[in-house]
Amino acid sequence: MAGPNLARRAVAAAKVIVVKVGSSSLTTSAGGLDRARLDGLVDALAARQLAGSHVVLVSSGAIAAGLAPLGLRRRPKDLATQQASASVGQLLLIEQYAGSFSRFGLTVGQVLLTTDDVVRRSHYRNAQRTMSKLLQFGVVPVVNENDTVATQEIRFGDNDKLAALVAHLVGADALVLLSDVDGLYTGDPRLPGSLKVSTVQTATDLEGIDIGAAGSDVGTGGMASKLTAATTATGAGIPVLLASASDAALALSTESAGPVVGTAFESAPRRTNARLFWLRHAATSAGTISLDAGAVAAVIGRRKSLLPAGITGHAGDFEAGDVVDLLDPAGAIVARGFVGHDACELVAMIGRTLADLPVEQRHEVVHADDVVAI
Ligand SMILES: Nc1ncnc2c1ncn2[C@@H]1O[C@H](COP(=O)(O)OP(=O)(O)O)[C@@H](O)[C@H]1O
Ligand SMILES: N[C@@H](CCC(=O)OP(=O)(O)O)C(=O)O
Repeated sequence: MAGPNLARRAVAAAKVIVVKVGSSSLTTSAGGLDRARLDGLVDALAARQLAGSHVVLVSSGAIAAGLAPLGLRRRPKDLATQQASASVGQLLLIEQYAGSFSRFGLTVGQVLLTTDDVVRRSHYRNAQRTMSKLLQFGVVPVVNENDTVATQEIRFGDNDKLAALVAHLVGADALVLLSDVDGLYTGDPRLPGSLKVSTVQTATDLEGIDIGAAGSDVGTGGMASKLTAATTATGAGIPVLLASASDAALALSTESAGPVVGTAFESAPRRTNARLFWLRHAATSAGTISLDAGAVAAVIGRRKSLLPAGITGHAGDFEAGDVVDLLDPAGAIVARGFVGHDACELVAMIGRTLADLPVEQRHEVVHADDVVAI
């Protein structure tokens, strides 16, 4: 078959497949968990798992599922109430998934992630190892953001982006985004003139598409976050299918010659280094370090480590191991990296050569392996 169907064939053939489902597809109009819809989704996920693929589920719905038990009528605006709701709702959600998958003899594992957990080198390896172990055991990981502890600054905020990053973390062959809409439309799907887009091959196919219409009351991201997630995943070599949760069985079918559903996004061939991928897309920085022109050329152009001699200043109260933005002489962000020194230590190091420094400080400010150009 020709080009446009490559992504759909990749989804059908994927050995490891990440599936994201949004809050709107799991809740009733009254706001509680919709057990029948959740069971319908699990039917499709379990069928795919039992057909020999490893399924990783990224499920939203914790905040929405906690609303009714807390007597809340609508999704709260403030973070603390959202977190309280997520604390109650995540338990109900995972309990429901565990029961539903057990109908097929399948076990689920709960994985709650924050950006920090996966961006720091040691934590990242740990998250990757845990996921791979769960897959080896034949467990279906059910992933969500760790809403109760994530602060406003470090929140992913929407699970579409989290799903794209998890797809990369587990080395997925495909990502399926399930929503309350059956694909990408040229404009607000509720308007009669909007047409469904079957395949997106390159970014130019997205030109002129209107994604301004608000999404559901219980979800957060809307179509903009789905497109960002799709572009992030495809840019890293992972094809994406955006489809309606009610079409989950067709979207997850291993039969590529079946009915065509959703919008397929073709992927680029490139796969980036996983940890640096997280660094670029998920990390929020704890501070900035300003570079002189020579250091910019060395770090960005020649992929060298950043040494104290090339630094002209810094801002923020960061510690060794934190993520910092690297600025060029004009103040523009040119790279992001893991810093090797605390901010208070850097003060006395600025502009000096390594040989001038006490022995314990004679190492890079940002190692070449720990930096990604923006
Ligand atoms: N061009 C578009 N094509 C499809 N849906 C769109 C578009 N623009 C806005 N939307 C809205 O985005 C919504 C999906 O986002 P959201 O409600 O956040 O879903 P979820 O809860 O599944 O994450 C759709 O219900 C639709 O109303
Ligand atoms: N972690 C939040 C996810 C919020 C979110 O991204 O919602 P959605 O736009 O429905 O995917 C929760 O479980 O409620």
